[in-house]
Amino acid sequence: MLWSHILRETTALASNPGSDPNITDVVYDSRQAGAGSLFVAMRGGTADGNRYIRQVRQQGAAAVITDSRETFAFLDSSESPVALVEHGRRALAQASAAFFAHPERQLATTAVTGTNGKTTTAFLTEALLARAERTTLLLGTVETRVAGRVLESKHTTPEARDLYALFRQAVDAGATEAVMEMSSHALDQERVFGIPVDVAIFTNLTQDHLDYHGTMDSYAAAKARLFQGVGAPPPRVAIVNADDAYSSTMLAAAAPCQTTWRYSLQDRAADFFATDLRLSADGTRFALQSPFGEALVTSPLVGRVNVYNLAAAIAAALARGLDLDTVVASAAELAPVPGRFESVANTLGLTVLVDYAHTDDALTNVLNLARELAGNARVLTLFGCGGDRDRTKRPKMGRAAALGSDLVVITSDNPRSEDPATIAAEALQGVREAGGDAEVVLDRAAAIAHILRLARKGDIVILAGKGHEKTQTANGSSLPFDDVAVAAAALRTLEHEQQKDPRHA
Ligand SMILES: CC(=O)N[C@H]1[C@@H](OP(=O)(O)OP(=O)(O)OC[C@H]2O[C@@H](n3ccc(=O)[nH]c3=O)[C@H](O)[C@@H]2O)O[C@H](CO)[C@@H](O)[C@@H]1O[C@H](C)C(=O)N[C@@H](C)C(=O)N[C@H](CCC(=O)O)C(=O)O
Ligand SMILES: Nc1ncnc2c1ncn2[C@@H]1O[C@H](COP(=O)(O)OP(=O)(O)OP(=O)(O)O)[C@@H](O)[C@H]1O
Ligand SMILES: N[C@H](CCC[C@H](N)C(=O)O)C(=O)O
Ligand SMILES: [Mg+2]
Repeated sequence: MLWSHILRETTALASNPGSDPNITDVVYDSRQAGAGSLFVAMRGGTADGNRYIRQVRQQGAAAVITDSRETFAFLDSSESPVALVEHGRRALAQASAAFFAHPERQLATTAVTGTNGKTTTAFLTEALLARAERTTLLLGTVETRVAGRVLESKHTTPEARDLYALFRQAVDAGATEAVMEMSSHALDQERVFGIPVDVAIFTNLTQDHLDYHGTMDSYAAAKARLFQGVGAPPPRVAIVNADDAYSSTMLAAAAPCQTTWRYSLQDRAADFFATDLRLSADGTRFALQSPFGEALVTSPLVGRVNVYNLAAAIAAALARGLDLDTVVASAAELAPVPGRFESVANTLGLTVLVDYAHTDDALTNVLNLARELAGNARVLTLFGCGGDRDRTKRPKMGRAAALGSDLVVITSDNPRSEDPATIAAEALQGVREAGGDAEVVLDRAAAIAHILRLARKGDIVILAGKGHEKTQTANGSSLPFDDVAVAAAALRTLEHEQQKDPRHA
């Protein structure tokens, strides 16, 4: 595609035309630039793409978009054309949309935002649509699925260039629907600029990511942008969890949407009202009142939070034109999401659950559920807190773990560039403030083996924080690590010991 074509669709403050090269790719990372690339140079929190312009030109880049006036003033445009823009990521989105020939116009997009439940709600919505024979694109934390083909996800919400590339692949594979998580980072940075959202869902807002957003109000404002539209018209349908304290903020932002649906487990007047909940270890049953009539929903997903996720996903599927009977029939067969309350089989009589709870609210919810299922047995919790992330959530997570458990082990969860012992100490402080105590075992595999050894028949062991993740990131490198696999191996060892010496039982 010609540079002039891309430039026409990009809001530029100024440009130095010169030649009109053929653009073979759009890139935002110098390491990806090759012959014919358009490099979008952006200033970031830790690096500045503008510092790599000389390098990408040596690599053969055909054109540059810069968000720096100084760079624009000094760049020699006889080498290749340059444009100056106000907002790097917005320009990246506009250029990518043009380069990939606007695949976003051919997909009806359902987007989910909120602190917890995005991945689950997106998975459920996609599964309901796929069961109704719709060809879909799924984008989110666990994985990316392009018309059934599974790809790895690096981010919950990718940069615009990667987003538009995936939209293009999906359209070419026959997809008509996209279901995606929109993280607060992505909404704030406008990674999703220009994506018209048809159906927008808000799950909830509790503390996370304050390292990035600073305050809960600015975190909420980032989420609310989903309902205003980011470089696109507002969504057609807004689906908002009415039981959440921030629902009024989201509903106010959703005022321009054509249809606004509230879902609730508490408010009979909500558009989608879930009532008569029957929650068990095998699944969930509830009655759902909806604008399309009443239905009895059954699902293998367990726990109250999944009633919220199911209600939101069902509402989204209905907004996308499915009928209530079909949706309810599909809900009964939905597969659980990897790493969300995922059970690890064993013959020791233990319930071992791997869960992605990595905020105090998610921990409280998962431990309440464990407590309900445990009866008179104990709840044992292992958790850690991510490094280079919101520090203030660490003692809160410690408090939630202490209040919800009979025994707590603190370990490492992606310490990244931080000292694992310092992170653990901050979490332990919260445990102690809540009147509890915890052992600290920094090596996560050793910690998992340790907590499983402490468990007795009937106990519930929650391994929280990493869920589906397949790596542990520390000291600048990511090594393979999988809670489910590590727990399974530790359980095999214990089973073996028990067979040899039944007194271990
Ligand atoms: C806080 C945040 O959003 N960070 C992301 C963001 O960083 P940034 O804007 O500060 O950019 P930067 O790293 O300073 O780099 C600036 C520019 O220089 C470029 N660069 C950089 C180095 C180089 O050698 N060459 C080069 O061209 C970069 O590609 C970028 O265009 O853009 C970078 C480029 O895409 C991302 O790698 C980086 O993700 C970091 C690793 C990250 O941890 N992000 C997390 C917090 C994140 O985005 N999470 C959300 C939500 C998670 C959830 O709750 O589900 C997500 O959507 O995944
Ligand atoms: N609706 C919900 N409300 C509160 N907690 C939830 C809800 N759904 C799931 N959870 C809890 O939060 C954890 C993360 O769920 P999920 O992965 O669906 O959320 P997410 O918003 O995608 O998270 P992330 O932003 O980290 O990707 C789950 O493992 C569970 O403990
Ligand atoms: N999307 C979240 C996931 C956190 C998962 C947890 N394992 C951690 O590393 O803190 C984040 O990047 O903050
Ligand atoms: Mg997610």
